[in-house]
Amino acid sequence: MSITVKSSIRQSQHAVISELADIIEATWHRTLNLSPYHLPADLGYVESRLEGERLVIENSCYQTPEFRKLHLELAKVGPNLDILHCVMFPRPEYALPMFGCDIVSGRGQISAAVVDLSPTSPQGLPAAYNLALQGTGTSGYAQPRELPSWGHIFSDYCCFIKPVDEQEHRRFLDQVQHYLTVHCHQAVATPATPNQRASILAGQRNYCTQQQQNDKTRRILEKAFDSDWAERYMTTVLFDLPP
Ligand SMILES: C=CC1=C(C)C(=O)N/C1=C\C1=NC(=C\c2[nH]c(/C=C3\NC(=O)C(CC)=C3C)c(C)c2CCC(=O)O)/C(CCC(=O)O)=C1C
Repeated sequence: MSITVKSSIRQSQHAVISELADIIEATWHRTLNLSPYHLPADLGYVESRLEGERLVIENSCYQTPEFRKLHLELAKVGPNLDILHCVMFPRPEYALPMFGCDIVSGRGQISAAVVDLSPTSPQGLPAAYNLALQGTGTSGYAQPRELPSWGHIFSDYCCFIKPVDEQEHRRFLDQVQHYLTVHCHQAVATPATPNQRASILAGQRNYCTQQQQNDKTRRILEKAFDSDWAERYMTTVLFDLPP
């Protein structure tokens, strides 16, 4: 039996982050027809100094018949700040929502855990998603957090919390697994609808434009590099728009 040990910074990150990275990759490999997606050479693995602290970014990207880009990013800022970032970009011929997930852990404490299946159509999420996501969101968590003003792109099922104990870590991981499993099964069962391309593109553009307003993300990238680099990274790697 061959055991592939993924050498990755996830071994030095918060246990929930490394477990979530494994969950995301395992679900993708199990349910989607993956092909490589090549980032610009200088952006697959990025290192820099952040005020004397090191910023290490590790990106892994794929594509599938239904998704233009599957992006999983692990980042470590100095010894104490661990980040997982994941966005799945549907091809504009597929009327599918945007899967997004963000976990930020400082000094071993997760301060922000976010997961959502965000609609890009004026009609909201497809009915199958509403059925599958009934009753999910932030219910059952002790410390739900308030979305920022740019967060109106998220759905009613958006989970944005500060997990307070191991049980909530487990609950959040199971919730991401559920959202991801629903999404991947819906994706492979959804036929292409090229006639909706323009409106799907407009919805994705709005999602990306709003996510680019996240000054918490931008500030970290600006301090590690500079504002031009941060702008380029946020608009071409994190939230790039399809041509
Ligand atoms: C699907 C959702 C989603 C996706 C895909 C996404 O990228 N962000 C998403 C959501 C989201 N993130 C948030 C916060 C933070 N994000 C970072 C940093 C990074 N996040 C990254 O991905 C990267 C690139 C590796 C960096 C560097 C930090 C430090 C924080 C503050 C942590 C805290 O407040 O405790 C907030 C709250 C914003 C607010 O309250 O104003 C929301 C809603």
